[in-house]
Formats: sequence, structure tokens, C-alpha cells
Amino acid sequence: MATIEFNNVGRTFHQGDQSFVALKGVNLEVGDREFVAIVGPSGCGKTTCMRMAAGLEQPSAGNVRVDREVITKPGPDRAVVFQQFALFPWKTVWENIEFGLHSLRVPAKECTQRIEQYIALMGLSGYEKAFPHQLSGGMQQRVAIARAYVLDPKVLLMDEPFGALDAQTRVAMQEELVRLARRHPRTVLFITHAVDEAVYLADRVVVMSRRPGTVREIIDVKSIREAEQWDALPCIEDVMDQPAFVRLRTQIGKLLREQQGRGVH
Ligand SMILES: Nc1ncnc2c1ncn2[C@@H]1O[C@H](COP(=O)(O)OP(=O)(O)OP(=O)(O)O)[C@@H](O)[C@H]1O
Repeated sequence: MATIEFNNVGRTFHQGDQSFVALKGVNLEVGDREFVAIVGPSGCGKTTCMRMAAGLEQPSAGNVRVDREVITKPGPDRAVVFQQFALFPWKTVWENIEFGLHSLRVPAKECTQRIEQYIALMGLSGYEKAFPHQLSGGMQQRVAIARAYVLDPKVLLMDEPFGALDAQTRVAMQEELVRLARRHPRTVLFITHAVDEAVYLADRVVVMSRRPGTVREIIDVKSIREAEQWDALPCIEDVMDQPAFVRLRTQIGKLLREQQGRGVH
């Protein structure tokens, strides 16, 4: 059981004698093993929300809870994947994935089993001894995702994990993440700028308002995905061709445009 709750969260930043309200009255509940994507205009506070859930930053008002516990610092129950892969350049693929397991004191045999499982799942077999600089950007990000999943965290926090990838690698990674997320459901909070990525991956999509950021609208995707059996379709392009997918993308795209202050004419 792992839920994330934002309860009336606010965040004010101070610079010299100036202060500005970045987030105001954010209320959101991510259910157990639910995949929630957040989209919103640049600067609306998405990363700040993520950093507060990770325990890297504190709210100025309200609180963020994981499993009802108020978050005050980072913890092993939450794994974070950022846009920049942040792998250790001097460690191999295996060692990078292994790193966090040591601090969790997972027994050696189980460590090996878990690492082997995620290396295979993420298509990294044969690259165990490679160093990050010998891998493509997509492969590096697969290592970063394997490193997060191998910890078996209650909660995965992903901040534009595919933002730095080229279009084709990004599509392949989206398919892999869907495969992983449906096979090993986790509670996921996922930030993206790409509306189609949000609709493809998430159970619900949260649209945030522009500054001060708050939850503008929450759109349910899961019920449509299940009713239309998108997961049975062979590839991402087929899903994105579905009329219901196109409708959702348009609806969210318009909401986002309103928030960017460039309304639909
Ligand atoms: N430590 C800080 N000190 C001062 N201002 C900050 C700090 N961190 C974030 N901000 C400001 O708070 C606002 C929200 O930032 P945040 O990075 O959360 O937005 P975002 O929605 O993730 O943006 P983007 O989509 O461009 O990545 C921005 O105006 C940013 O400049």
C-alpha cells in the first residue's frame, strides 16, 4: 500500500526582500499503484511538487504525505528519476543498478537476482560491464529506471525522465515504461511537458494552472484505456491513433493552452 497526498500545499520562495508564491492550495491524492502524470505551463511548480514528495524541499504551507506519513526528508521508500540520468560515470551498468541496494542491506543473493531481473526487463543484457559513456542516452536512461525499480520503492517519482532523449528513443522508452508499469504496478508521479506521453502512460493526468501553480483539472484516462483495451494494441502509434486517445489529447492540450495564457481562438 503506497499513496501520495498533497494536502493544501503551498510554496513561497524568497529572494532578497522579494518573495513570490510558486504553489498555492495544491490538493492531490495518488492512489496505491496508480500512475499519475502532471502537465502544466513552464514554471508552474511541477518540479517543486516532485522535490517536496522526494523530501528534498519543504512546503511553506500544508504537507505532503506518503502512506499518511508527513515527508520531511528523502527516504528509501521513494526513488527519483530525473531528466539527467545522473549515473555514476566510474561505475559499470551492474554497479550503478546495485548501488542503492547496498544501503538497503538487501542480502547478496537477492541483490543479484533483482539486478539480473531488471537488466533483462530493460533490455540491458550483455551491457552489465559497460560504463555509462559507452551507452546511448536511451540506454543510460534505462539504467536509471532499472536503478530506481530495483530498489522496489513504494513510490517512484519521475521528473521528465525522457526529456533529454531523441524522438525515436523516447517512443521506445515510453513503450518500455508502459510494459514495466503494467507488469509491476507502482505508485508513480510523473512530470512531463508532452501531453501525448501523459495520456499514453498515466491512469490520470493532472493539469496545473500557471503561477501560482495549483491543480486546475484532473482527467481520468484509465477507464477509457481499459474500456478500449489500449494495452492489447501492438504499439504506441496504434494507441495514439485511437479516436478516444486523440480526444483526450485535444482536451488536455486545450486546457494547457488556456493555462499558458494562449487561449484557443
Ligand atoms: N530554490 C528556488 N528559489 C527561488 N525560486 C525557485 C526555486 N525553485 C524554483 N523556483 C521558482 O519556482 C517556480 C516553479 O519552479 P519549478 O521548477 O517547480 O517549475 P516547473 O513547473 O517544474 O517548470 P518547468 O516546466 O519549466 O521545468 C519557478 O518560477 C522557479 O523559478
